[in-house]
Amino acid sequence: MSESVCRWGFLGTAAISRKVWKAIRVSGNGRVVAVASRSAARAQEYIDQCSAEVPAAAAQEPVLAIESYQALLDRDDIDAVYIPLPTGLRAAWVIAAAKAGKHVLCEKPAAVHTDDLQAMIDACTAGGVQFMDGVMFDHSERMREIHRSLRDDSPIGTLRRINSHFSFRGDDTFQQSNIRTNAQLEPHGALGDLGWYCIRFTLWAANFAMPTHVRGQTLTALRGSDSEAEVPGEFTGEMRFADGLTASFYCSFLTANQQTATVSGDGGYVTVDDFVLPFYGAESSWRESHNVLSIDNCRWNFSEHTTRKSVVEFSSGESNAQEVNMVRRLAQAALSNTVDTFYPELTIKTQKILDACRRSDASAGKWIAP
Ligand SMILES: NC(=O)C1=CN([C@@H]2O[C@H](COP(=O)(O)OP(=O)(O)OC[C@H]3O[C@@H](n4cnc5c(N)ncnc54)[C@H](OP(=O)(O)O)[C@@H]3O)[C@@H](O)[C@H]2O)C=CC1
Ligand SMILES: O=C1CO[C@H](CO)[C@@H](O)[C@@H]1O
Repeated sequence: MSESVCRWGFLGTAAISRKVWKAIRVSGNGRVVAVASRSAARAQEYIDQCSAEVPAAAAQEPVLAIESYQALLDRDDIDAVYIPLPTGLRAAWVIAAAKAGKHVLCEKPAAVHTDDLQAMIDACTAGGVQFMDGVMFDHSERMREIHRSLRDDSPIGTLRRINSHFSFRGDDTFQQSNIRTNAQLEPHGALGDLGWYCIRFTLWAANFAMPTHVRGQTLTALRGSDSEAEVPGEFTGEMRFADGLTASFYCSFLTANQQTATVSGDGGYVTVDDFVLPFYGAESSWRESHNVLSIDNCRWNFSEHTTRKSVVEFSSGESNAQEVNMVRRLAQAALSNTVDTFYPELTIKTQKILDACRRSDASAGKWIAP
């Protein structure tokens, strides 16, 4: 690599990529070099908007607008690509990126099927490039500290139950025209968009153990006006683990904003009120009353016999850091040309559980081995 910063290219002009652009800007080890769109004018408009949000970057170096995803991949001045294209298009473009030798940050849900995802990851392995999905909470310092606490000398004892809920209420325009209700583009609907996080949280809390059995059910199906089939608009799932641990989750495009997750043990529980998208301006100092410790939107509840000695007092003010950490990690892999298999393996586990949820849903809620 010729530079000490990772040179990023973006495929598409997705709404989410504006956040990722900003994260790259402050990451310290990357810069956006080019944006490809199906329309050159749209790419330029997008670049102008993002540049206006970070004027210093615009003054430093111009970003190229390219009217073809493949033309961006063919460039040799790009090290890593961000792929937030709709899920139905990802397999083809991740494989093309890997063949072009680009490291890949791929949005979630990663793929339509595990088979597609395996082909995507195999292509990345063959190309010697990193594959990472776009789940940001994996990179949050706050969540990493909670994870360490749960693993080492857990203050809530032996884990018994994991519950997670991620929902927002989409209006009529959302339901009719957003990619999330289009079966060709986002076939998993709310399960892919929101349930992916619940599945990932469950894996994360279970210290990345796979459940032995999974079942799922679409509670409400939706169909976008430009789609030929329905997608899950509201979905619920359950998981069983070998050691008696169980989990449930709920995700929905019909229920008001909520992103709450709770891990319960035989000695207490911890609840995170904002496990996916940390609230901005969140409470940053911890409060203690009786046996409850509240810190950075997490509440730890202890029974009498536990102490809070192993709850790490993580620092405040990091609610915006998860996306920065994510792009910084991918850039580190690109800059050092090393591949961390942890991330693709975690994505495969998440996808296998999602696939099992869909299979269970299609067979009247039967328990399925993922
Ligand atoms: N990790 C996270 O925190 C987040 C992840 N996401 C994920 O990112 C993905 C994108 O979401 P979002 O930003 O809302 O999506 P958008 O609808 O804003 O963007 C999708 C982009 O894909 C490109 N595209 C290519 N082909 C098509 C097509 N046939 N129809 C529509 N778009 C197409 C378009 O770029 P162009 O026309 O310029 O080529 C478009 O801008 C989703 O899968 C979502 O789950 C979303 C938000 C947050
Ligand atoms: O990944 C995402 C983050 O959360 C949003 C909901 O608030 C999702 O719609 C989006 O796709």
